[in-house]
Amino acid sequence: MITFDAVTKRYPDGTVAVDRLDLEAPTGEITVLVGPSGCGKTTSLRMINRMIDASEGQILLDGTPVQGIDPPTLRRGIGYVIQQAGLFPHRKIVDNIATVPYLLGWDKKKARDRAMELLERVGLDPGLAGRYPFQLSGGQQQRVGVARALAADPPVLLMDEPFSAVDPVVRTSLQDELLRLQSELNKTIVFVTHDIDEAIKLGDRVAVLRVGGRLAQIADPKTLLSEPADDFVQEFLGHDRGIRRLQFVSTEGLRLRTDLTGAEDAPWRLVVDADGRPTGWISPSRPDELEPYGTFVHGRDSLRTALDAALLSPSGCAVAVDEQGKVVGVATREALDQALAEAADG
Ligand SMILES: Nc1ncnc2c1ncn2[C@@H]1O[C@H](COP(=O)(O)OP(=O)(O)OP(=O)(O)O)[C@@H](O)[C@H]1O
Repeated sequence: MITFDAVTKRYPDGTVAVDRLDLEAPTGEITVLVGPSGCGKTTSLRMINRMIDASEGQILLDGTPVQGIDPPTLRRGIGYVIQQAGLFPHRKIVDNIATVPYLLGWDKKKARDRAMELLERVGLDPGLAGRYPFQLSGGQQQRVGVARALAADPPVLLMDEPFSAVDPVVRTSLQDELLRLQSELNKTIVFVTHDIDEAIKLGDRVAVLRVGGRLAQIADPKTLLSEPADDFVQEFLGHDRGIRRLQFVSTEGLRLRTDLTGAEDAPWRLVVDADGRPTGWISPSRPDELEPYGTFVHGRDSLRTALDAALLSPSGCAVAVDEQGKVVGVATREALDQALAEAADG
């Protein structure tokens, strides 16, 4: 657990970057710091590993004030990932990843074996190990940055806008990869971003800061979207807050119809292949044409995904599938409408 206890940072020129910040980042969870430019996110993050020292207040790491730990010892237990990866340009990828193990005096073979293991773990081809950073794409470099931060298996990971410099598609895959890694590794992660969608996707808890370094609200994403503390938080969350809240509503209780794959008299009929997977909708007016369909995994995907699936189908119905992609039923507009009404109530 990382605890900020009334932490203030005043720079020598008098700028108050962080103002009496109280915050807890629980062990094994992702805590995201989000807010507009200049609100003190990076300053807060860097005070954890003492790249910047707090002016007042305390930061505790599992109850011990970081101010009392000498920086090299402190940083051994804290991985750090920054925007554009910050790799050493003249070192091969394998040696970049093994940086901290080398510093810790591991023998070269053990450090390199660990680097190779991590390369695969972050979803990279081991064949990239012998390349130099400039021979990798931005997204690949970012993955190497994550692997390097994890090399000595630190319990804490600090990530400062690590995915901001890559295009949206790569960014999404890096975010998914981080969530997958975290489900295996359970690190205590503090993640800085200015992108509220990224914060909501990644955070177990999201701390919204306002300029002047004051905490506006800290909550889990669902609570943040449904109960913003004030106008500033509400504005920062953006306009489609209601729709985005649906991503936290389960489809488990969504009522499904199972007769739309066969009923001859139904306005739309869902066609499935021999394995039970959907192939398209057929309407009586165009019986020879398969129309597009959208699917969601029943019980796993959110109501937002189910709604999206319905909007992608001319039938207006969302096709519910199991984890193997086989049809388990169809959510009609009426069923979705009922679920939406329940979500609005709850
Ligand atoms: N070394 C410094 N000396 C004086 N002021 C500083 C210094 N570093 C940062 N600041 C100021 O402190 C405030 C917080 O900066 P910080 O970099 O922590 O914000 P941020 O939320 O991470 O911003 P961004 O999203 O733009 O990176 C800003 O007003 C910034 O100008």
